[in-house]
Amino acid sequence: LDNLPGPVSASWLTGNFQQLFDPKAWKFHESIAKTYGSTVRIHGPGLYIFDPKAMHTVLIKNQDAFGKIEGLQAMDQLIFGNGLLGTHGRHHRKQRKMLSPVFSAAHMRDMIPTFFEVSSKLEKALKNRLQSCPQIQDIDILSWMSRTALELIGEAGLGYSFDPLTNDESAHPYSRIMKELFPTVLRMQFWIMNVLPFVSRIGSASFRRFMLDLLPWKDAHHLRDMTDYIYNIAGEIFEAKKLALEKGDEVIAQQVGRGKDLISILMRENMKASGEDRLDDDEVLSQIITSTLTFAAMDTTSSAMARLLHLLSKHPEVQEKLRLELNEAKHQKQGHDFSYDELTTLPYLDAVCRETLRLYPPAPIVSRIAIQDVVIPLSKPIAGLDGTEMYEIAVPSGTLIVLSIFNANRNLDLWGKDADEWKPDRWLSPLPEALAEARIPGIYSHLMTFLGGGHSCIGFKFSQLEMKVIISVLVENFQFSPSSKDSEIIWQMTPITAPIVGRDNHAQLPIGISLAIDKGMFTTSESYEYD
Ligand code: HEM
Repeated sequence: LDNLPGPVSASWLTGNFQQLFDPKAWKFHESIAKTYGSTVRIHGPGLYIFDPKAMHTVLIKNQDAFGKIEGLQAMDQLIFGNGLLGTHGRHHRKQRKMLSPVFSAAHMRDMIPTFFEVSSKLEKALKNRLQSCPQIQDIDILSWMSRTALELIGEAGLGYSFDPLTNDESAHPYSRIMKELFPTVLRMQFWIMNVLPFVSRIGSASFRRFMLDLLPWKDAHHLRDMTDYIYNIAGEIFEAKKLALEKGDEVIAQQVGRGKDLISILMRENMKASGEDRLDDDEVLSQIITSTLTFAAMDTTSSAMARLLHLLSKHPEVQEKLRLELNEAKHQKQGHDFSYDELTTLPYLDAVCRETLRLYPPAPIVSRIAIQDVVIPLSKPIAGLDGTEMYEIAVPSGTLIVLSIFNANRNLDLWGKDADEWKPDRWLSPLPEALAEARIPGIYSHLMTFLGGGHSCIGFKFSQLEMKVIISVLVENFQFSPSSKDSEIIWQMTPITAPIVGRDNHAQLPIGISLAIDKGMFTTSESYEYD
């Protein structure tokens, strides 16, 4: 590890960590990739990789030798109730085994009416908003995407409605909590990473809670109150579902999601499962509802959808081409909603989504920690600091491995010279051969966006369907243009990328929006009936 090239240490205490995890760290990440290649030593001690072979070893081949950072695991326990995101080994495999079939394409098909119902609420709310002032208005599209993503995972995932998506800006308290949770966690990051793993082992949970109540720490109390609220809602959803399941299919069918939501499917399957495979109530309640179905699902997809709309606002030619594809397909459908197969096979919509998820992955980096000594092989040898050629790296237990999703997806050697450019059309022609040969260990489209291996994103089909439904409805009905504040928008490199405007730290994305110009039969601004 010591013989590997990398940037000089920026601080004797924190090494390169602050440069790596800074919200404005894009340039630093780009520069270490361009200067040192796909495997870089970072001071801390740590290893920064986007070499496909090395990534494969960490995520798939040798994954038992790698865990997530202890502090993050402790945070998962605290916030997510030790959800799927935080579990490992047998416990994790058991949950994954039960949950994976729930995300099958067959179940996604059943969900499409719910997806269109939610997007139609969004469409109405935006049209009502434009009614008072039909010319281009600046709208915080991130806030609308977050509300929509929450409502979608609520209705389709939990069979529960969080937000009626009316024009009323005062979102459901849950949406507000989701907005505040991560900034609060970020403010407490140092303590969560370094102190929480030890504190979480002291005494009983009620003792720790008692101590926390006594502590004069505003952020910690805020976090406590937010997690309490989330648990209460999760409990409410769980009890209502359990009761309905006991009463039978007719009662379930009358609920939000009509019993086709993920949690109803999971609970039904769980009732049938044999003893050792069965999840207990606590696992379904805290792990699935809180972590799997809201935290992992909401900010990731809303960030991706907001990014896509931002890009469309700045690339009118792409926006127009996409609208044309959608209008023509809709014309053939006589204005009816697309089916799952129709929507997923629209080539340009697919290209636009893929290209956005390639160049701007919502989670730009993820981390793992070596829990035993391991040897990581490299795709091609690197010249060590002492001049020797290195084909593999011996990594001691305790080393932090930063997996750069962001750099893997824009690797010039694999994607070609224009890898740094947003070009949806690249997906309409055969992809570079080097890419197929590289055997990227990601689960999606030669990309690392949804990761690979045992902890890869379980919701990746759900999120793509969600993106395609929402984007298709929005682009058909509205036109997007850069806001007057566009030059001040900064996408931050936070764990899930989020935009801010200038020095205002509050996540937001102003975009100009107006009704789509009526070019086809079914994008009818005049005939639309406002509420
Ligand atoms: C564009 C949207 C999304 C992106 C980019 C994304 C990305 C990721 C990534 C990178 C991971 C791995 C994290 C790690 O291990 O460090 C992950 C895990 C996960 N994602 Fe997603 N995700 C998205 C949407 C969703 C949705 C919609 C759901 C649920 C409906 C979901 C559920 C999960 C779960 C449960 C895990 C943990 C899996 C495990 O540890 O076994 N994600 N996601």
